[in-house]
Amino acid sequence: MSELLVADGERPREGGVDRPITEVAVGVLIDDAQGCFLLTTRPPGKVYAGYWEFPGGKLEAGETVAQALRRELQEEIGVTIGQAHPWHQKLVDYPHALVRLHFCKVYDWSGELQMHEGQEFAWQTLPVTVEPVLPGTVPVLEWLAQEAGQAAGQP
Ligand SMILES: Nc1nc2c([nH]c(=O)n2[C@@H]2O[C@H](COP(=O)(O)OP(=O)(O)OP(=O)(O)O)[C@@H](O)[C@H]2O)c(=O)[nH]1
Repeated sequence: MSELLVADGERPREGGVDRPITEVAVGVLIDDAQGCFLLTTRPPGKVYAGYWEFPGGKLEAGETVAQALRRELQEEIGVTIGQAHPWHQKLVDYPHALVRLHFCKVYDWSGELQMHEGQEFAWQTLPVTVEPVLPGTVPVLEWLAQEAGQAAGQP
């Protein structure tokens, strides 16, 4: 099990101690040929607007993670994904919500990137050159770094 990440812990929590968990599907789009991955900014008007994250969004009633991810990426960045490979999960306690992030790796998609919500996008390698990065996104960069280290034969 992954441990809880408390984001901006000095700020009050909306909804008190018993707030429900919001399930979120998140896509790590990986271009293996170029050795890079896609980050996007949170759109204007949303919480943490302008922070860099991986594209995705909340599950709607009855949806699986893969279904939600497919819908969200069509809506937000205009691409149709192939298989979503479940990777890590992370529970994040934000001031605005308690979310469980379901990160999936995605290697296949069709269509050109179109930022439908006024986001910015950047294909990145490690270490990333964009900031600020959303708190719930930081662990993902660490997992990617660990995997890259393992692939390079480091302990
Ligand atoms: N999409 C996405 N959300 C993330 C990431 N990391 C992370 O902590 N989150 C959090 O997960 C939640 C996702 O909500 P969202 O606002 O993007 O989802 P949505 O598009 O369905 O929202 P909406 O209800 O405004 O349409 C937010 O609380 C966001 O802060 C990430 O890498 N990608």
